[in-house]
Amino acid sequence: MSTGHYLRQRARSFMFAFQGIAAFLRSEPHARIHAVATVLVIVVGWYFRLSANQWIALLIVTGMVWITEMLNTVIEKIMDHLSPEYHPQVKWIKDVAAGAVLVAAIVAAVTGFVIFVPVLLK
Ligand SMILES: Nc1ncnc2c1ncn2[C@@H]1O[C@H](COP(=O)(O)OP(=O)(O)OP(=O)(O)O)[C@@H](O)[C@H]1O
Repeated sequence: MSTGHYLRQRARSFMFAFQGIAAFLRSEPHARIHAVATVLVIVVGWYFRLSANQWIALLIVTGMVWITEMLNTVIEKIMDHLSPEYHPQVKWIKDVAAGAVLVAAIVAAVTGFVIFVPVLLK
């Protein structure tokens, strides 16, 4: 495979991945809520001039929420496609996937609390 062909393939893969993010934002109301919350955190963090370490912590927990929410949505859609009928195993799969989002959301909320409460009380 030539270098040019390889680079075109990689660019196409990136484009599909961006299309995936756009599809997620378009179809899932949760995604738009995350987007608003993410913008809000960035604006407030910028206003209070957070330190590099504080930004790194916020970026990691925010990324975890986005990634778990996207994978949870993918799992829900796979299960709805493969097994639209009620099944206890599907319930287990969907509940555990939703639980992963909840873990990420709790970690993000606690991290936000630890960072922003002292900054707001200053
Ligand atoms: N086919 C199924 N078999 C068994 N339980 C199911 C099934 N589909 C959904 N459930 C139960 O309903 C819950 C909600 O499922 P659903 O797919 O509606 O997700 P959701 O969190 O409401 O997603 P969204 O809000 O994005 O629609 C699951 O966590 C599971 O407990």
